[in-house]
Amino acid sequence: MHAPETPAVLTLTGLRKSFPAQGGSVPVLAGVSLRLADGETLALTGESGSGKSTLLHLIAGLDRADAGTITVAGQDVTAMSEAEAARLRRRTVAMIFQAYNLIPSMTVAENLAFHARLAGRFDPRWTDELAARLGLAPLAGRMPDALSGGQRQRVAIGRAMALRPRLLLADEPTGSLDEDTAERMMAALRDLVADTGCALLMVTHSPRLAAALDRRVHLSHGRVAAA
Ligand SMILES: Nc1ncnc2c1ncn2[C@@H]1O[C@H](COP(=O)(O)OP(=O)(O)OP(=O)(O)O)[C@@H](O)[C@H]1O
Repeated sequence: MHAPETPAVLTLTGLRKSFPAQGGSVPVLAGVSLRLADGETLALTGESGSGKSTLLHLIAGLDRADAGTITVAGQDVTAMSEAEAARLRRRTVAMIFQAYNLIPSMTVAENLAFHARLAGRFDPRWTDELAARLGLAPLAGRMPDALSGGQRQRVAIGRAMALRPRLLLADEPTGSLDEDTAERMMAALRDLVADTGCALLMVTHSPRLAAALDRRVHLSHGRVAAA
């Protein structure tokens, strides 16, 4: 459990976002407020189209909110320039997607190191440890198209954690995996975030995976409530 006085890595206040649609605009987020403590793990559930990915994109500074504030590690994301948001994604916030988004022309080892190198914080010992813990060492020389879905997702986790982020955003990271593979991947991910003190905000449709995290919130009609 995290005491209320634990510093927040993420604070959302009154977040609003609409998208243009035929005949006007459609509100997707209608006043989302949320606090995530340092090192806390939170599952975000919600119907398809409820705005979960939109919320993650706003937090990562990949899209702009219409109103409200987003504070990540004490920094106001809503006030950031593109360059500042890009710096935030290199230094503080990492992302994992359902579709893995590995670089197809690079080996597993190169993929693992890529973002950390770009961010100027590549640490070969840490990357080797990640590869070992994620069972990727024997696959280091393989190309992504020669990996299974579960193996690809483990590379994506390693690549994100190689940055030593304070906040990891995961958008249905187990969505394409069978249940056993998803559970194993989740166990590896939970161990890594616990050992590094990283907070995790994970979108999932799986009640089982959600139950394994510290806290659960549900997004519905543009607002989040405890689930
Ligand atoms: N760039 C965009 N332009 C217009 N509408 C968008 C855009 N991005 C998202 N939307 C709309 O916003 C709503 C929320 O989309 P979002 O992808 O955030 O939902 P989600 O909860 O992640 O859904 P899923 O579980 O299916 O991935 C949807 O109705 C979607 O069509």
